[in-house]
Amino acid sequence: MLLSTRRADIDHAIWPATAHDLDGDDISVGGIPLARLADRYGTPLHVVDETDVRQRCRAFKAAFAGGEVVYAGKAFLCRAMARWIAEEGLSLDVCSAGELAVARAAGFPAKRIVMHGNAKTPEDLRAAMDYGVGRIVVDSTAEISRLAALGRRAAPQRLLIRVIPGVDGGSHPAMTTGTEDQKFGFSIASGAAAEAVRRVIGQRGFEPVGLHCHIGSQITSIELFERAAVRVVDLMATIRDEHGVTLPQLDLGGGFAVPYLSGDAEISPAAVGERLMAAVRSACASYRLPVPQVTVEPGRAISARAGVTVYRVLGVKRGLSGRVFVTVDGGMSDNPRPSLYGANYTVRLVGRRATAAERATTVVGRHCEAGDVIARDALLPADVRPGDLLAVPCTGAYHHSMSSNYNLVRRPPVVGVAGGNGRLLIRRETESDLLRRDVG
Ligand SMILES: Cc1ncc(COP(=O)(O)O)c(C=O)c1O
Ligand SMILES: N[C@@H](CCCC[NH3+])C(=O)O
Repeated sequence: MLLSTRRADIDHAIWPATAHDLDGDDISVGGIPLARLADRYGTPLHVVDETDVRQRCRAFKAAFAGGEVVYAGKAFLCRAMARWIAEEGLSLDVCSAGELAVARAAGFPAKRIVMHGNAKTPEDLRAAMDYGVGRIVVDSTAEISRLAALGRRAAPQRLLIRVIPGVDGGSHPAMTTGTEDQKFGFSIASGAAAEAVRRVIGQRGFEPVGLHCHIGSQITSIELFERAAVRVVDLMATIRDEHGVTLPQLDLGGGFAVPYLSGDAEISPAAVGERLMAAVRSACASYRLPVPQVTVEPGRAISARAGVTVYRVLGVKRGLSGRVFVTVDGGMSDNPRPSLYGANYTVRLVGRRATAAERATTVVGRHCEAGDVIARDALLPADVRPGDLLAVPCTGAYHHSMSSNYNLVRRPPVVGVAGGNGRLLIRRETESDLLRRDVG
């Protein structure tokens, strides 16, 4: 079914802050037309709008003025991103020795690094303690033993203890991490969290400085974060009463939703900052606790909308039912989210003016999987043809960081744009990169 020939305006809820419609012929980001970036760097191509990243960092800093904002590097991390985050005054969450190595290579201040992970290896922990990261978030009793086995450093290692508040983030089951019977953290309800605190408080060489919880990802309800905060403050009061220790930090994790399609729900930094701080202040008052330093850990909310992926159309086919498939030169190797979570995306023809009316189109990848879908029912001009360029916004989080070499397809480059300049941040993988590890 053909729809209107008029294309929707750029929705800056899902496109980067500097995205600009060039009279229907193209879209520029960071002052550079996407078609020009595709010509220069090839496709598939990840574009990252530096201005968008910095603006979102500042929005979270302003929303949590008295607290701390930690960028969750698992969303997207490279040296340039680490530098931008450091320059904007945020802290950084890493969850592996590899992510820590990137932070270290970028000169990220060790004391503003938090190491996460439900199963940190001895290598992860050793790297964290050797670099002197500010805090390690303890996620299991085995980890307490592994930390102790690494021996003490000159100064006690500051720890946060990850606890389960028993709050369901309400998004995809694969992203739900605040409920009982999942792999992360110590259960408050079972008493495991209180026992973990007892073990850590008595352990020489460590300094417990606070509690942490993270209830999930792509969460649209602030009320769920408020509920988790109250439950963790309740445990802080119990710890004070049992040990005479008032922990100075409360880390409420990340998970703030962003829109992928126009009209999708999102959480604004200002709203979440205001309501979370009010919930913490109120809970602390009821327990006669001093208000701790509050930390949040946005990942997606900082990087997602800065990213646009550009693909080249390889083919168009119509199924017997009339369903139209447009195949592009990327897919689940650069964007696994539709396959993993049923995610859907906005898609836009760029690089030429559309003349035909729009129609619902399924944009699919090049991989040998029927589930290799990038977008379902995307409105695209009926004359989309091989050689055209398609742009997919909101691909700055959990795309490059979750990319793979499936079918031994080489991972795309990442190009940072700002002020009319494009800069290669991560080069395209080469076949020698692929063969280098194949030592058989
Ligand atoms: C501990 C922790 N903090 C923060 C985040 C960031 O979550 P999001 O990217 O949804 O903000 C994650 C990932 O979900 C996480 O595991
Ligand atoms: N990987 C998920 C986000 C969950 C992150 C878990 N720490 C996504 O792509 O949306």
